[in-house]
Amino acid sequence: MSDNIVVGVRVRPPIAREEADRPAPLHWHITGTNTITQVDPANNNKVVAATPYAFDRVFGSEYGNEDVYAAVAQPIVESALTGFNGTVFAYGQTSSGKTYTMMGEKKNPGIIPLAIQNIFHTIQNTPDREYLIRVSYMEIYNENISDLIAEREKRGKSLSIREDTSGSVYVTDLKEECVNCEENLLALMRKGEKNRHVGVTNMNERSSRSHSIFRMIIESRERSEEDGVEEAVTVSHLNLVDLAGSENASQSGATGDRLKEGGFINKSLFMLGRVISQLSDGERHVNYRDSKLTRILQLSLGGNARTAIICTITPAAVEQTISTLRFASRAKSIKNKAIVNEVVSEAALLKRYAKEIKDLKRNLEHERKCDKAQEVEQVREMLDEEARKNLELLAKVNELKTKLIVSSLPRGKTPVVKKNRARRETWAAPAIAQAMRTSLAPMPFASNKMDLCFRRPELPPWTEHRNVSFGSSLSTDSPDKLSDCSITSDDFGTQDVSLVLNAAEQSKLACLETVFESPEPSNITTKRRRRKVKFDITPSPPTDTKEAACFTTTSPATPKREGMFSLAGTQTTPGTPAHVLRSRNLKLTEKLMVQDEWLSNWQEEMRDLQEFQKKEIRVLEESYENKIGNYKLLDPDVEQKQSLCQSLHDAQTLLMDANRALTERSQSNERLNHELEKVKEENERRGTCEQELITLRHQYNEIKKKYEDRESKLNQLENERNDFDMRMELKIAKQKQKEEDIRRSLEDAWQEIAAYEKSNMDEVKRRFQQNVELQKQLSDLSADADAQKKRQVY
Ligand SMILES: Nc1ncnc2c1ncn2[C@@H]1O[C@H](COP(=O)(O)OP(=O)(O)OP(=O)(O)O)[C@@H](O)[C@H]1O
Repeated sequence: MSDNIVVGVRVRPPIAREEADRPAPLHWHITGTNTITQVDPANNNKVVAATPYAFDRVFGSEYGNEDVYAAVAQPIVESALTGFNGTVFAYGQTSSGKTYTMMGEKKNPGIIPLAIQNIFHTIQNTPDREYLIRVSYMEIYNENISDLIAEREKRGKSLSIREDTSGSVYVTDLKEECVNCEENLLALMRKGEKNRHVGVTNMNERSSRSHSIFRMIIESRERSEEDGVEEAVTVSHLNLVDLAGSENASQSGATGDRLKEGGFINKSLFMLGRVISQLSDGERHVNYRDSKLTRILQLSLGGNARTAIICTITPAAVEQTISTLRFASRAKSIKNKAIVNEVVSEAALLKRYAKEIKDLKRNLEHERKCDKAQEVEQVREMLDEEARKNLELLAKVNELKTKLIVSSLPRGKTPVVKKNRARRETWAAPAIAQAMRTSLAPMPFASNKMDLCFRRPELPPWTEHRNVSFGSSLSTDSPDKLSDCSITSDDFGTQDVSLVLNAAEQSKLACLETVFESPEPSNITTKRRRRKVKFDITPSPPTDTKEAACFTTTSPATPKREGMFSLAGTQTTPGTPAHVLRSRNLKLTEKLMVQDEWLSNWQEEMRDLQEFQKKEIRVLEESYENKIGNYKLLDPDVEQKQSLCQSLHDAQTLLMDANRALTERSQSNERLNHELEKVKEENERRGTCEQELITLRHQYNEIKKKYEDRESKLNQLENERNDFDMRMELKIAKQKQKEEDIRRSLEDAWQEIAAYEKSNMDEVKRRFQQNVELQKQLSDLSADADAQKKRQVY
């Protein structure tokens, strides 16, 4: 997302200088909170231009620094705390109030101290993050960058601008000091402010002669509870810039150094204006490199920063204010693309994923708890209950399946059955046939053979009627006996089915036994009882010959009569008539057939039962699916939740993978770190050597410089001496000339005197010398007399 540069215009009240003689005429009129119009004070404040200038905010003289800060700078300062680069700068003509706005006064702090306050207050109220704040303060004076908070000896040094591989511009050797409290930061600000170049001009008693950039570098990261876990670090630069004011030499009255400074100021502001125009016109090439100011502010203008410009104007000025407002209008259309500057380590990334997963879980939990939660919970409980029942049923069904298979195998597959079938023919020994005939005669199943067998139960639907009586139709005539043959679903469900079936068989056979043991008057029965008819009943028919032996009569003398069972003492005697034997045989064969039929019915019944159970399972599964469908209808978010669960699961898998990768990475990092350490040590050694070399070079250069200085001084002295010699020679020559001239004129004078006295010249010369000597003696005597007088006075 791109942000327009925020532009605010601040009109300061007229100051004493402007109102020295008379109230200053005011040429600007503010309408509303964001427009300003030029008016003509000489013409009853008539609006000069039809269209007013519109900005994000226009502050009249009644607004204080805090208002300007809150409306324009605060959002930028606060977003710097969240990782966005930010720049606030004050632009305007000299004496329009830029420094007043940025620095303020003791009782009315400006944007920089307010930002410092704001930053520490926010840090105080953000306990879950930790911050590191560094500060630098530089000025651009006459196109030279210097450090305002560096030590005294380094302060005058001109710093250069460099660009790193990512395209970020930085100033080399600029001191960045870490600060941990508001007071320290304010102290640094004051220190820098003191070192700024200021000067007196006609327009301002304390005119800033340089552009100053107060920069705070804010690093922050979430406070981690786990030791050693690195969080993502956000790094942002907050630039608070107080520009020097454009000035008109004729107005400022600048001369000498002030004039030179003014030239640099105007030139760099012109470059800034050009960059702003190029950016607002969307030009491809922007001349950032033409001045140090635009180069340093490159990111803040059309780059990765949130920027605000506060244009300060004086209500009394016209031309300069129009120029400022034009600059402001152009700046308003510039768009920046600010992004959070974050340095994310893999560990931090992982932690972030984990947090996202945690949030997802929490959301899911929250959704569960919201309005539909109760309904959903009910359905879920129903489903759980249903699922539990289904599981129970499935377990039972499986159990039954196994049992059924186990219990049906010997009957259907083992040769024993065949054996039995074979035996059936031998089973109806004449005695038993007789016994059966006589003992079974009064019983109903003697006339209705089917009653003896297990009929396929008329099973009611499984779920509706759980009680199943397999033997209910065994016989209506002997209810007490037959009731023993009944099995219920409880039996079915809780007991081993083979036992159930065996119980059924036992019951049936017990019926038979009862029948056989019926106290009906019968000789055979009596005989049979005497001979102790023995039913060897096993849970299932024997599968091997040994077991088959259990079915035999106790008499070892009848090995051929092995069969399903045989009756001791029912052997035919030689006296038994043949037709009786035949009839018994017939009856027993019939019985065997009935048994056989019963067995096959039972097997069929078991198969049906298995089929039925399968169907039942299908019905249950369908109903389970239907319920899930209903549940989905009740909770339309269920799919979303499922997909959330799925993505949660995926994310956890990803997390595990990433953890693995991280471990590998950290291992290789460790190795790399180790190597890096070595390289660092090597570098340090090299660095020390280089440092020594640099120091030596430095010393050499200094010595060389001194030597050169001295040499040049020597040259200079020599030159001077030559000059002096020449001058002396000239003077001596002149003196000689003078002396010659004097001697000649003296000679002339002596000649004239001799001619006048009509004597010779030697006489005149001698008298002249006598005079000179006498004058000398006279001055010596008067000096002695003065000295004597002085002594007498003391
Ligand atoms: N809003 C204001 N309210 C009251 N006085 C103000 C306001 N703005 C500026 N002044 C006064 O105007 C004078 C000039 O202000 P200041 O030095 O801040 O201007 P400047 O734009 O920084 O000038 P220069 O570019 O020359 O440094 C100062 O005396 C200051 O106190």
